[in-house]
Amino acid sequence: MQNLISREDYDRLILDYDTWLFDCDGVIWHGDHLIEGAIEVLNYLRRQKKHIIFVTNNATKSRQSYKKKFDKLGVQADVLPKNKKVYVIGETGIEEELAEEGYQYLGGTDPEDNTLKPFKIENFTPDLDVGAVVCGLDTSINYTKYCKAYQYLRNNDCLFVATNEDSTYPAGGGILPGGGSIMAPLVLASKRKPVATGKPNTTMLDCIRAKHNFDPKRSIMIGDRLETDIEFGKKGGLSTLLVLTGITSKEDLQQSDIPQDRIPDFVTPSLGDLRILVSKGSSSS
Ligand SMILES: O=C(O)[C@H](O)[C@H](O)COP(=O)(O)O
Ligand SMILES: [Mg+2]
Repeated sequence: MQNLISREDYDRLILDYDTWLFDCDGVIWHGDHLIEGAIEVLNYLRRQKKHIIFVTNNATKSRQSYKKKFDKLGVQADVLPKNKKVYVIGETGIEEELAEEGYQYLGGTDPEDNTLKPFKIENFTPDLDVGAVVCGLDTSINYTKYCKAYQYLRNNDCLFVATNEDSTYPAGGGILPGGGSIMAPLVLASKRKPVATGKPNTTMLDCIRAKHNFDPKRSIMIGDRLETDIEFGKKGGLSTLLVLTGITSKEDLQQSDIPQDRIPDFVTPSLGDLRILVSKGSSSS
């Protein structure tokens, strides 16, 4: 693991990597606040003709909504172009993505399920067409949604899919429970383990590879979390750069029991540190 310190260290990255995969929460932004210098660095990388891909586990927004968020924050980004019903624990992000893929869904933001009234199983008629429960970060999670999802999951033929297993996430003002923590009660109740599609699982990388051509040896994954971003990059044979603006702290890195597949190749306090290249111009330009 190399701490990036000098101008030469950052220059080396520019020379060595053509494809840069960026985690979002904790790397590009915290909630609605951009990490200082992030835009300048992204713009600089674009000027250097680097291929930039955003890889987030946060399913509260669809790719279209992320595009709007990127636009609002002034970050240039392009949306990647893409039969039974799905019961959703999550927000509009999952709903819009399912709709785009042609799936009908229940739950999610439906006001009927966003209630704090006690759940009465005798009043519940399961939809026999539900073939999957998809669970992601849901900031309005409640007992009714858990009860309905659990009823569907009692049928082993009903798929159980999680967008990610992140325990926490950096939410602007502080660290909050993440998608994995929302999913945990369902795992306990159903005694089932979901298929998790987000980082560090290779499903996400397979989807990216289906849309983008890149050489793993000339690619780098930039993230704020060892057990998702860094493990994801290493599994895919990419180089990895950890920033300390999100979940993983300097103290965490000093632990002696970090598994080998989670040790990043490089560490720098913030993505904004790469501004050193912008101000002086890269030796590679
Ligand atoms: O639980 C979640 O959804 C995630 O922890 C979180 O939002 C991750 O976002 P990322 O850091 O992958 O952009
Ligand atoms: Mg993150």
